[in-house]
Amino acid sequence: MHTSPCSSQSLTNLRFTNRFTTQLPADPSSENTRRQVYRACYSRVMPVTTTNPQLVAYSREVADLLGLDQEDCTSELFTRVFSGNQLLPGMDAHAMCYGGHQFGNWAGQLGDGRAINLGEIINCQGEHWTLQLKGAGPTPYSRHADGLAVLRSSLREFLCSEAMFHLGVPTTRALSLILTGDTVERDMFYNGHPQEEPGAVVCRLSPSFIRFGNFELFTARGEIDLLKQLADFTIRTHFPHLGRPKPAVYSLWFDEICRLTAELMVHWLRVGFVHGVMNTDNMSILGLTIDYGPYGWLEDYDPTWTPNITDAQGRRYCYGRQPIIAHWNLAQLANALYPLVGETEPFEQSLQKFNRYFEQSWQSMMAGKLGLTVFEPDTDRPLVEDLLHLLAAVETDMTLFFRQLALVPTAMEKQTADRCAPLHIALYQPEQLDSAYQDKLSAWLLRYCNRVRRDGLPDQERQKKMNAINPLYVLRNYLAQLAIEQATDGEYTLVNELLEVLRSPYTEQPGKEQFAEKRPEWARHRPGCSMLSCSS
Ligand SMILES: Nc1ncnc2c1ncn2[C@@H]1O[C@H](COP(=O)(O)OP(=O)(O)OP(=O)(O)O)[C@@H](O)[C@H]1O
Ligand SMILES: [Mg+2]
Repeated sequence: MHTSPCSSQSLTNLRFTNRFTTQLPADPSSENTRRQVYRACYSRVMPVTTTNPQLVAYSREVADLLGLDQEDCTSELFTRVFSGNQLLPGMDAHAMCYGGHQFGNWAGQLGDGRAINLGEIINCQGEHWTLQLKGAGPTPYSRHADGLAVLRSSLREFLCSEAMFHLGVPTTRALSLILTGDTVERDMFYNGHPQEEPGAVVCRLSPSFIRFGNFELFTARGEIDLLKQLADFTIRTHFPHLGRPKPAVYSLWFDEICRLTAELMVHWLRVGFVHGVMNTDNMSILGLTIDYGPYGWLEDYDPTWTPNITDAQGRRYCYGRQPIIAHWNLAQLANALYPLVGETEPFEQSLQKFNRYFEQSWQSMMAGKLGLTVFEPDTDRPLVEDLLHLLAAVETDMTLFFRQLALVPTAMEKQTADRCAPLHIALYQPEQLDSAYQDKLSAWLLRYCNRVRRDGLPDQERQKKMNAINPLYVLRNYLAQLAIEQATDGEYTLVNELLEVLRSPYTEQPGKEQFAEKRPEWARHRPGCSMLSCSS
C-alpha cells in the first residue's frame, strides 16, 4: 500500500502557484490554431478530450511529490485529470513558446506542439513542480502534426524518466502513463505505410520545462525585452542563489548552466545513455534529461552508436559525441543570451570552462567506475583509453563489463585465467575471441590490478564502491520493446515489473536476473530494439 508522506494533500487540494503564467506575458489570442506566436512566453490551451482513458502505470515516488497516495492514483479522477479530460481548480493549462536548432540548423518557432503544462504546484516540502501532459492534443505550436503521442513512445518516456531518476541522473520525472482509448496514425518507418496505433498521454513533472530554445527564439526575433523577462524569471525562480539579475549575474548563470550540462553528459556516459535528438529545444535550462524520444542504451560498447535511424548517416548525436554536441548547444545559448551581457568574453570563458568541468567530472566518474579512490591523470588516462579501445574491439556489453570488473580478483598471485574469467559474461561472442585480443585483455587487467593494489582499496570494498556507480539494471532497448508489445495487447505486467526493478538499479535482485542479461540475439536488428525513428 502506497501512502503519501503529506497527509493533508490529495488530488482535489493540490496548491497551484503557477509562477510561469502569472509572471510572464501570455499570447493574447486564445485561438487554438497553428500559427506564429509573437511577444509571448506561452499560449493558453485546453487539452483535447479523450474517449476512454485507462491508467497503465504510475510512479509512486512522483505521486509522493504531489502528496498523492494509492487511492488518489487509482481513482477515476486521477485518470480523468492526467489524460487531459478534466482540469482541477487552480490549473492554468498552457503550451510554451520556444524555438531551436535541429540537427545543427536554426528551425525557428517550434514550441510545445503536443505538450501542455497543467500548472505549477507547491508541495508540502515547499518544492515547486510543474505538471505537464505530453500527447494531450494540438496547440498553436503543433505545425503540421496532430499533437498526440502513441503508446510505444509514451511507455518508453514513462519508464526511462523514472529509471534515470533512480540511477541518479538529473531528469524530468513521469507521474503516469494513460491510454487515451483513441487511435493515432503513425508512419513508424517513414516508408509510406502509416498504421493506427493506440494513443497515450504521459504526465511529466519538472521544476521547469524551460529549454535553451525558449531564449533562442526571442533573440532570433529581436524580442530582447522578452528575453530579459524570461531570463530574470528563470534566475529569480530557479537560480536565486546567484543574486538579483544584472549583467554579471547573467554570466554566472550561463556558467552554471555549462557546469550542470557538463555533469549531465558525464552521467549519460556513465550509464550508457544515448539521448538521440540533442537539438537545442531538447536541452533543459536546469541541466535535466528532457524528451525521451529515440533514445537508447548502449549494449555493446560502441561510441559511434545511435538508435535514431533519422541520424544514422551523420551520427551527429551518437553516444561518444554527446559532450561535444552539448558544448555546441551551449554556444547557441550563449549567442541567445549575449544581448543581456553585451560582451562575448564571459561566455567564451564559460564555454572553455565547460571543457574543464567535463574533464574533471569525467575523470572522477571513470575513477569511480574502475573502483579507484583518485584519478591520477598520468597513469589513469592511458589506462581508461586502452580499456575503451578494448571494449570497442570486440562486442562487449558495457553494463555487464563494469559489474563483472568489480569481481576481478586483484591479488598479485592470481592466475591470468582467474582474472579474465568474470569478464566472459560481458562478451557477446566469446567463442570468436582471437589470442591477440586475449593477450591484450590480460595485459590490461594486469595493469588494472596493479593500479588497484597501489590505490589500496581491498577487493570487497572496491566492489561495493563500483557497484554503487555501475548499474546492473538499465532499461535495455529490447526490454522496453517487450513491455510495449505486451501493453499493446492490453497486458501491463511487464511495464510495472520493469518500473519496480529499475527502482533499485545498483542492487542485485534475486529472481530478476533476466532483466540484467545481455541483449538476446533476436533483438540485434529488430526495430524498436536497435533502431528507432522520431515517429512517436
Ligand atoms: N505529434 C506531434 N504533434 C505536434 N507537434 C509535435 C508532435 N511531435 C513533435 N512535435 C513538435 O515538434 C518539435 C520537435 O519535436 P521533438 O520530437 O523534439 O519533441 P517532443 O517529443 O514532441 O516533445 P518534448 O521535447 O516536449 O519531449 C516540438 O516542437 C514538438 O512539440
Ligand atoms: Mg522535443
